[in-house]
Amino acid sequence: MKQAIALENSPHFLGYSGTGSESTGGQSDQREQVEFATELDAIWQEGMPLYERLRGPNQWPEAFPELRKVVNDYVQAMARLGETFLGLVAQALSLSPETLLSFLSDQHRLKLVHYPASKPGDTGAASAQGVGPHKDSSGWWTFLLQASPPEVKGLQALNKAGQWVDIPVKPGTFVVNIGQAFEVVTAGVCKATTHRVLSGLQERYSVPFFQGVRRDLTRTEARALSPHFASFEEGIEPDQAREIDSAFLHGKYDTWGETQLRTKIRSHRDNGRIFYPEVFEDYIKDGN
Ligand SMILES: O=C(O)CCC(=O)C(=O)O
Ligand SMILES: [Fe+2]
Repeated sequence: MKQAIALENSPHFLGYSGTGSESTGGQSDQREQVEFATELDAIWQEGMPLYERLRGPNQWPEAFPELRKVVNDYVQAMARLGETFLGLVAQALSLSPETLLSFLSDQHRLKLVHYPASKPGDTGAASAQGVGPHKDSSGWWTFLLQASPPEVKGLQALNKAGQWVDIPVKPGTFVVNIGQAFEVVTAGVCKATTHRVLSGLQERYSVPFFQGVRRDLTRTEARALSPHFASFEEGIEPDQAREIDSAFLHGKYDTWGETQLRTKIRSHRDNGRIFYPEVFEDYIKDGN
């Protein structure tokens, strides 16, 4: 069933990927996941920007016909919740409620994630990495459901003092992360959340919803609100957070879409090799 919807089949990076197939910070992640997105058709043709190929249909497992409606309904509900939330965030930042909506994409992403239990005595750093330290790159904001019982820990965030703190599991709540693009748009006032997941002796499930950013958003457009944020204090973050791979923040690519494509290719190299040979080598070599 898992191989029938393998992510390697999809130029849109949608589908199942197995344990160890994804890497973060150059080290392989000990988790398996199915990635879904807002159900859209593929529109990319020769001559269009390559990043438009990120848009496309989901792969649905035949063995679970009920999943299609559940996932589509969940994505729609989260898209609405996310928009309401953005209105409140805008007001908290002295902006009109609709300001932040203009950055939104037609495509949001959702993952069903499973972290297998690590084996007792398995203490090496590599086996402990559920997912390595990162700032979310798929999202404007992330709404994460920790879907295992409260005693199953694993998610940690880096605080301003550079310490990793456990994020408690509170049933009926979402963990909300700020994504990389939001840090750019707020000119560093709202730092993207640096977080990671450690493997534990119990398996763990999570369901992150990544509210999407317009693929054609340029760096210039992303900086349009900088004058507004000049009167705010710059956010504080430890050196470890500043070193996180974040191509849009560090200024290499012109559009959010290209940055996203690069991140996806670096995380899922087989897909990069198969579907994006024209940029594969460049994106892999480009460390930061
Ligand atoms: O599993 C989690 O709690 C977090 C997952 C995560 O950070 C991600 O997939 O970006
Ligand atoms: Fe994340």
